[in-house]
Amino acid sequence: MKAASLAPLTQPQSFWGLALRGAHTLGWACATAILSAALSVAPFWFLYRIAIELFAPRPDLSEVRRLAAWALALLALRWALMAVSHVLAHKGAFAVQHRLRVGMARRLNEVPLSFFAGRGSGHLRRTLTDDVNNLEGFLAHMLPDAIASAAVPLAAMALLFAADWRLALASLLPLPLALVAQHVLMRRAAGRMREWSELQKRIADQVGEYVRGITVVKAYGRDARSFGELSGAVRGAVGWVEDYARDSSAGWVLFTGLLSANLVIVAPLGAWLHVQGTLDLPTYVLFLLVAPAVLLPLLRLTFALGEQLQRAESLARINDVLGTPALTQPAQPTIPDGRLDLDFADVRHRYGSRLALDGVSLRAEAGCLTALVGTSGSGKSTLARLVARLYEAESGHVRVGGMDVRDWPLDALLARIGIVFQEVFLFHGSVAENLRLARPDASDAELQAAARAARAHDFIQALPLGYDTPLGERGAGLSGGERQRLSIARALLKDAPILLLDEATASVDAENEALIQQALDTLCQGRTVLMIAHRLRTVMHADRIIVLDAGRVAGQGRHDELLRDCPAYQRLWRDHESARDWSLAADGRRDAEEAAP
Ligand SMILES: Nc1ncnc2c1ncn2[C@@H]1O[C@H](COP(=O)(O)OP(=O)(O)OP(=O)(O)O)[C@@H](O)[C@H]1O
Repeated sequence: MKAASLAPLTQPQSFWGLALRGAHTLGWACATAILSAALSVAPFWFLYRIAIELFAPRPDLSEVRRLAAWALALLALRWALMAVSHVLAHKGAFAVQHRLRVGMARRLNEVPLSFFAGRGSGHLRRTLTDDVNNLEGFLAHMLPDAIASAAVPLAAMALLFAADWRLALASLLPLPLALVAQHVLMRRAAGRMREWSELQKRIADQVGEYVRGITVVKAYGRDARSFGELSGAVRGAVGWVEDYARDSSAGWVLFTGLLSANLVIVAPLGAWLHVQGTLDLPTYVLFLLVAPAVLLPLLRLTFALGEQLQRAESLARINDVLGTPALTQPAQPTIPDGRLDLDFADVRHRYGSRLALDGVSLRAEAGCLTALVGTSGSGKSTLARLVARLYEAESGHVRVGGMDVRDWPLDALLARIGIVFQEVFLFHGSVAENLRLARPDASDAELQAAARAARAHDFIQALPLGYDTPLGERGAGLSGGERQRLSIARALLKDAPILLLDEATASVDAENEALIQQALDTLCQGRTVLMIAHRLRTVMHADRIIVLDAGRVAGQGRHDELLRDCPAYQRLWRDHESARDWSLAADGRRDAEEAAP
């Protein structure tokens, strides 16, 4: 296959568009399917000719043998063509699916993080796997099958009209009614397919949540049945199927009955014509054999159209991904070569209707440590995300090195930013592979140097296979503090001049806290650091502290200046100190209890 034909599909697609993408292979698959289907009628023609020969006053047995040989040969050709069609259809379908998946993966990499908010990870996983798999049904099965299903009645009708036009017309009599019944059935099904699809989505999301939260579920002695949302979703699906079966059963019986009803007309009419002497016996037998097969492929077509309604939902979800605009990139990219200060000028940002930043202006000087402090939800993480263009500011400017982040080539911008956030994501793969995410060409020595500086080398060495130890899902098997130190090692390896840090020592023990703090001190040296601080004492010596309050800057300066002039900082400091006293007192009580005999 040509390389060009494997180019990723990055734009929204229609079903026909998809079929055209695989036109070459799928076209041949359809052509062979049509031929194969048409040939399925051929043996009946030869049987008919054989019957005529046998009913002749002096049957020619050699002619009968010749006709039988033809019938067998065409039957064999039919099966061979069917196999070829099957192989080609799957080959074409998988190529198109592959291009779609690569296209979607690429687009997900280009869209802002806001795209993912409100769409569960389960939802996107389903779109990339199940929804794309669903399209296989259209490309590899429905396309050749539906075309072949249409070919069978046409070939059969041609055969019947060639034999006797009166009976052929009679065998078509139930067709108009059957088509009306089919139309009504499909319209009803289309209305309900969206409900079905919603139910499927709810079940998938709930199963995902149940599995992720299994520890909590077990800890409270619950099971799947008592997991209310999940059992509600499953009950909803069962109810839907019962309702649908009840509402549509009469329509289906009528429809399938009409499809085979032509025999009720053809059999007596043919017998009457035969008695009248205008229809010979072989032709009559031919109609008894072939007439019921003329309309039945419509049933297959109807099933196929029903499945197609579900696939339309799948394609809509795929197009939702492909149709999301990528982050804009500058037409003529330039890269500033001076100091990399971070500037926020009157920046506003909202998540949906919630205002997170409300006209923030501040500067984080190159080579300095700037701390962001504020109560929970005051907008600290949002500021950091805007620097890395994980989200786009609604208005105002976020500048790096004097240039708006939207004017930076995204790759160049991200190459200059190291990120250590609270939630550390580690992928399936070895410790070394997780570290090399930051710099794929790093040597083993560089890897170890970064791990040493991040105070991670010792615990990595103690793992069963050292740097080659495979990490489970999301780094399972490592403590929170260890994951943090791996993430710091990753940032050290990247060696980016700007560092976005979410100080994350709040939930780790004292030993880990001290190690992480040492690792962070090493990491911050000589870089432009924007650090989100939860413990004010860790940033008391920062070059500049910015106090955020409800999405606004409530004060900025050094620790002692803020303590003197900024009421919001004074409040934070008071709360921080009293929480610290409380935890020291609690520690003291625990120590005393442990020391007691
Ligand atoms: N992805 C999101 N979708 C919707 N709202 C969000 C999202 N992320 C943050 N918010 C909201 O925006 C506001 C600012 O959040 P942000 O995470 O920036 O605050 P923060 O100061 O970093 O909080 P914390 O210290 O608790 O991490 C909050 O009201 C928060 O609920």
